[in-house]
Amino acid sequence: MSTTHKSAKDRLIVALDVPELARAQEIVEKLAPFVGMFKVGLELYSVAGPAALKIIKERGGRVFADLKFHDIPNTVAGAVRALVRHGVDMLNVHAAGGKEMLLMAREAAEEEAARQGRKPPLLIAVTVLTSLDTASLKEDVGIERSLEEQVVHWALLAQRCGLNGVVASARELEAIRKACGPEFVVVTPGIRPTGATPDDQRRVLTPAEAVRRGATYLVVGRPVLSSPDPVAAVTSILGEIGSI
Ligand SMILES: O=c1ccn([C@@H]2O[C@H](COP(=O)(O)O)[C@@H](O)[C@H]2O)c(=O)[nH]1
Repeated sequence: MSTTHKSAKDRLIVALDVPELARAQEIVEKLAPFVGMFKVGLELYSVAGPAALKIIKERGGRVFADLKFHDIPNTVAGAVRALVRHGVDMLNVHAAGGKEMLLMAREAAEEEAARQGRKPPLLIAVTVLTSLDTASLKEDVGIERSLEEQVVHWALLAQRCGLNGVVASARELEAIRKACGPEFVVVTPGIRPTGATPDDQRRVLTPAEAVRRGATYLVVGRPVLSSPDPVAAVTSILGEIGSI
């Protein structure tokens, strides 16, 4: 279990997976009092670019730029520097990019933050996407290790390269905590309240179980965004997390 004490609100990240900036802005307005961070992913960033980060910052919110960089080290370093200039609080790269890429990403984040006179954002490595299961990791991606071993392998690589944590499913929390310790940040998507549809997620867990197993942050998208009452959906999740 992580020793980092956070309120239920601080742990909750809502994914702004919507196709229009105006819709994102509506959600931010409604949910800002209840949510620790908003996540801007590939869809919204491709639609609106840095304006998507700005609407969150202007509302006093914290921003997770979930752009999952995976390219040669120099290209990733340049993209990381640009996100740091936009003042994001968390950003991520794929662990599969390898050691040199992770090291250059970290250096870029630290140097650019120092240049801006602010503390570096949390730099997180994506391990095995939560939409994959044991069979697809082996047959489609071609990785022979077990899914949990692969997640731990990438978590240790990220830690050795000085990153703050990883994105993984809450199902791997025990193994990650054992390998990387209680302070390592673990961001867990694939969160589904009891009875919710898993959609395209393959490794899911409830909010309460994720926190019980030591998640630092929980990422929730569709269970909130497709609810007729997103505020009620969020407060119900907060109630579940808060009761742990
Ligand atoms: O392994 C990963 C990495 C990132 N994500 C992102 O989290 C959200 C989850 O959304 P839901 O609607 O709650 O499924 C989404 O933005 C993904 O891009 C992930 O799911 N798994």
